[in-house]
Amino acid sequence: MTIKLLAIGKTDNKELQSLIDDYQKRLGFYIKFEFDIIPDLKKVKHLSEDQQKQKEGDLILGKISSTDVLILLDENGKQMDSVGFSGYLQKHMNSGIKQLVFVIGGPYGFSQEVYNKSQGKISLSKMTFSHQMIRLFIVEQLYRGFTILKNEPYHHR
Ligand SMILES: C[S@@+](CC[C@H](N)C(=O)[O-])C[C@H]1O[C@@H](n2cnc3c(N)ncnc32)[C@H](O)[C@@H]1O
Repeated sequence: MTIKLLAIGKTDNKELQSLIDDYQKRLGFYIKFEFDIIPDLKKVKHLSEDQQKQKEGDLILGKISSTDVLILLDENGKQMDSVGFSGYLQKHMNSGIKQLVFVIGGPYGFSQEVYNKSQGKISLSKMTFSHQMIRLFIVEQLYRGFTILKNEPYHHR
């Protein structure tokens, strides 16, 4: 199985990018991982929030193939602890799917079409994080999840 993380807009903050790169590299020891960034929309000032969500949603759905399992990162999604998340990853690997895609929404979240196409929603906290910060949190949790599955001494219960 491949894990893909899909997000909108490059990370301009070098420190944040370097932390993401570090976890992405570590994660690559356990699983084929791809971080795909959809370029920021141009001329967003002329768009309403709904129009922006709609356009971003079309771009997100354009990146999803029919065999992908699409999971949204969403503050109102299912919450679990890190051990639970490692089991969630294992369950997906056991199911024989080709690619598990986690998607981070834009500044206003997801369009209804994206919600309709998704197979699940997970929340990393009840709090709302920026669409930039959440990238680091999910790559760290993915890495942590695999260290738990491999019984490696990163996670302390
Ligand atoms: C600034 S938030 C958007 C908030 C917006 N109110 C909404 O309805 O989703 C940008 C993106 O970051 C991600 N995100 C932010 N906080 C999150 C959390 N606690 N758990 C999971 N994802 C989160 C989601 O993918 C969200 O679409």
